[in-house]
Amino acid sequence: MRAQNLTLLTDLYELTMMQGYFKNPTDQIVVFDAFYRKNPCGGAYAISVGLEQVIEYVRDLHFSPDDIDYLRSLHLFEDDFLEYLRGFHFTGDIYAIPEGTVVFPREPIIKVIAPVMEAQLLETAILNMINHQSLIATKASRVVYAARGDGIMEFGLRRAQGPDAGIYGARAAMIGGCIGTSNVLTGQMFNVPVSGTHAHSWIMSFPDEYTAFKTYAHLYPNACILLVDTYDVLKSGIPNAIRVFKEMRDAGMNLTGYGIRIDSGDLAYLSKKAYEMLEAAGFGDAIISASSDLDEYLIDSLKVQGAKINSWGVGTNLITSGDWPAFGGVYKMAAIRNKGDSEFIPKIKLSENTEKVTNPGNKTIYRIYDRKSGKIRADLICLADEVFDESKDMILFDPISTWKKTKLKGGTYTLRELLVPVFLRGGCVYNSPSVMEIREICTKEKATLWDESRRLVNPQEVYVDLSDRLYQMKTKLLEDMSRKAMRHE
Ligand SMILES: Nc1ncnc2c1ncn2[C@@H]1O[C@H](COP(=O)(O)OP(=O)(O)OP(=O)(O)O)[C@@H](O)[C@H]1O
Ligand SMILES: O=P(O)(O)OC[C@H]1O[C@H](OP(=O)(O)OP(=O)(O)O)[C@H](O)[C@@H]1O
Ligand SMILES: O=C(O)c1cccnc1
Repeated sequence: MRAQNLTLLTDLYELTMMQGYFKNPTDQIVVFDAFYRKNPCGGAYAISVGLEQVIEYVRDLHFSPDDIDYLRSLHLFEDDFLEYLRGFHFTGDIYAIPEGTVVFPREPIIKVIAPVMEAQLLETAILNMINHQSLIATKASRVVYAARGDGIMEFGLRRAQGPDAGIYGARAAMIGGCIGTSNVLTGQMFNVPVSGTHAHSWIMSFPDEYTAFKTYAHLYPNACILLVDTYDVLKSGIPNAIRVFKEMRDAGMNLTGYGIRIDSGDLAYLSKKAYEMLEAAGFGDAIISASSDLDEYLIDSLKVQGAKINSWGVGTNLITSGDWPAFGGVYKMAAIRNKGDSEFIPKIKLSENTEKVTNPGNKTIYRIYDRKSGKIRADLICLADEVFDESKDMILFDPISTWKKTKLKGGTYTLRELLVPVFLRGGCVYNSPSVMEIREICTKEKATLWDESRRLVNPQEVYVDLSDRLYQMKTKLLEDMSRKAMRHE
């Protein structure tokens, strides 16, 4: 839990709009969807992460006397509105896809149903939290995939865009599949494993490399990973590391969790040679770790080159998602109802770009799994009150090229509703699992993707379809709008 109240972590326009609604009172309850449009890094999926931080934020939402004073000082807000803010808290409903779940474009990751002033205020903070962590978790998942079972250590704190990006980026990287982080504060806050090696400066501060290695090994005999590239990997680093490992072995020490780290040069060549030398000296089980501006493509290439690396330290490109700097999640109004009415009136946002036209209505999402393999067949976005029967045939169609249809035979698929209640009437009804539990969930989630959708380059997209009712509703709204537009021409 952070010490600072994040209520003012918002764009000014959310507050000016709130005052506008306050001055023109409405009874409207609105539905907002937070979703993204394009999978990061050219992949075919994303991992949804950040819900725990959203929950903490919503729970703690209140304007302190200092917040009110600050807002007054802007000379934008009137006394009656500021007075209203003093008693403000969230009273609505929030549904969300649990953290660690594999998600696809256009699916509401978070759905807020609340009085318009409340729902509007949440926009910026929700996007800020979900966008960042989902991006880094997705990147981590790709890096982990490339390493084919080897462990990935998250090393990025020093290169992250500030403290929060370091702390929550490491949290997200753990959920995405890293086995540990060098970030000690993340370790403390989220109870995740921390570990590390040592820097070049450690070697440089001693008269020679051997003495530096030996001193380190005495201090940390059970976590002794020696950095071998300060002077010359093959002529100095490896021979000195072997000398120290031999001394430890001769002293009767049981060598576990020991090995080397290579941080520069041709990692494929050097790791192969290093392995030969270690193996010849009886240290074939030593960890050979590598770091040096790595990302999923380099790790994949090094694997193809037969590099003898079995542990990877990844910093800059992971914590900043170097090749894909933003997740691009948005928060769009989908429906409105007046207090007391039971029916929502669907709302749509038009765009020249068909992909950007929003999906109207109060919706939910069903994941459709192949009953036998447990893999994802498709996702179905539908209206919240729709029910489906797994024993019946289901026809799915592509919402853009509607003639492309698939028939799922009853009994061959299973359904799971992805959105779960998180807040109901302002009260939190959801318990966030621990980060390591979410990591576990995420591992299982990734296994529900077909291999074709996990590969790094040109993966197969997963189908996200609209139910017939939702599709008809959307088409009717678009036609009505187009008729209105023609009348105005
Ligand atoms: N066999 C390899 N195949 C493809 N890329 C490699 C291979 N070995 C290393 N690399 C990558 O090439 C880049 C090497 O960068 P560069 O030559 O600038 O620095 P370096 O060798 O790490 O040395 P220094 O850290 O001293 O600058 C790194 O991103 C590294 O991960
Ligand atoms: O390359 P990245 O993926 O960003 O991984 C983190 C890097 O940070 C460290 O280098 P740095 O030069 O900061 O310090 P050092 O002296 O410990 O090598 C480490 O040795 C890695 O090279
Ligand atoms: O522990 C390490 O080896 C480490 C930590 C942070 C950055 N680079 C390396």
